[in-house]
Amino acid sequence: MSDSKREQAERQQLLSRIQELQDALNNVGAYVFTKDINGRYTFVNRMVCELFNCTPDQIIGKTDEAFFNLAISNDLRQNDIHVMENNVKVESEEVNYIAATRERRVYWAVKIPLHNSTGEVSGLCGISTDITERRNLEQQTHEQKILLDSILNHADAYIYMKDRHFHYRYVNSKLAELFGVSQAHILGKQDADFMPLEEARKLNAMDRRVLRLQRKQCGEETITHPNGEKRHYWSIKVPLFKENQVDSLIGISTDITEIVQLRKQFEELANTDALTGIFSRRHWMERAEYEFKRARRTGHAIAVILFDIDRFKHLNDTYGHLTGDRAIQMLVSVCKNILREIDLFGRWGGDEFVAMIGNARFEEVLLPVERLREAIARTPIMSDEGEPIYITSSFGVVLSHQHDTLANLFSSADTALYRAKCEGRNRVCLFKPDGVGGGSSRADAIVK
Ligand SMILES: Nc1nc2c(ncn2[C@@H]2O[C@H](COP(=O)(O)OP(=O)(O)OP(=O)(O)O)[C@@H](O)[C@H]2O)c(=O)[nH]1
Repeated sequence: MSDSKREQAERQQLLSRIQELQDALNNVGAYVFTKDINGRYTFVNRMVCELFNCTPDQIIGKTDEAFFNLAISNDLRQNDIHVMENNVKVESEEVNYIAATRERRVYWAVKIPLHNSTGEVSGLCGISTDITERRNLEQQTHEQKILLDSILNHADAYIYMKDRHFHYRYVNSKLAELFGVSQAHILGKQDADFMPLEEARKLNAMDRRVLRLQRKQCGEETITHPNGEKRHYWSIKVPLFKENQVDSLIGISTDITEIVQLRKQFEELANTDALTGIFSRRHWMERAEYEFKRARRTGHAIAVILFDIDRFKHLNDTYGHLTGDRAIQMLVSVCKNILREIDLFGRWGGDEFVAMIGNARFEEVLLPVERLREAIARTPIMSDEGEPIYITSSFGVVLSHQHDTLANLFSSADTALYRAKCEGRNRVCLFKPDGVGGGSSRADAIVK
């Protein structure tokens, strides 16, 4: 082969090799370019052409000024100068603004110096990857996290996430404060790491229900804190699913201690009589119904005693209402001393009182009632002038029979009390129905 033919063949081979390399660079998925020492493009791959919307010929020989708005961001040129002046490789993020569209793009740029045959820097080669979308996404995620964190950390509730084994995956700052440690310190740990096992078990009971039933659970939770303080929380716990299985749960617990205490106070107020502190009529009835049903189940008899201060109106009219109040309080205190803890005792209203004695026997029931009557009669109260005053009271007693209802018992006790009043007051009258299981209104045994 002649020299010129060989040269031609070698040239052809070289050209096709360059073409292969160019094809490879066109498909590399990054912006690839070279520049001379003055920043003029000497090579650009297809992605650069597409970015500038130009042919390679329209780009080669021009500097970045033609394509980017360097007045807004000069990252690009500064990196180029740094590479060529210091003969070093630079890897950094660059923010560029496309001149034609004013679009802001972020790149990860790797730039290396190119050298001529004498080893001097003659330009640079750059490979830039567009990371604009990734950065935008990261920015968005970051902003959302800040938003979420500030909501969760400022919410007036304890918010947390636990895995299926009740290890904390997230806690808001309020919960970290409650445990007295940092948020990071709680992650991966369980309730038992911060409180006695028994308390942790109580908290985990609802967690377990969420896992077992695979649905939202709500309810009250009570924890005794290390300082001995008992606090109540209203908790909502929701399962989170992964591949159709509960993977974790999210909990929101609100401190309702003050509400629970108020509720208790209201209940106590509603259940007790303000003047004497004993059961109010409504609460007494609730308890009496329960006791009555229980007595029926067990087959035990109960006694209902209705009693009333004699001529109380006269006492009020003569000595004033405050003295009347003291009489009521004296009667209550005498009764509390004589009745047993288990006997239900309440104020029926005005100067009328009611007691229920469980497990009562006919021959025994009148004895404590008689003791009540006597004790009231011999305990003086003081008038405003310091003068001792004695009061008496009348009692209607009834013993339950198998077929009685609570309403019947009351009506019978009332009848017996009425009879005690009619017979002269200051006495105990026992209601006795005519015949076995009868419901006569005749009270025929009066004891004084
Ligand atoms: N001081 C005082 N008086 C009350 C209270 N509640 C009701 N009363 C009064 O109790 C009196 C009840 O009188 P009555 O039901 O007529 O009966 P009584 O005068 O006791 O006559 P008898 O029951 O027939 O012996 C009324 O004057 C009521 O105003 C209270 O909390 N304090």
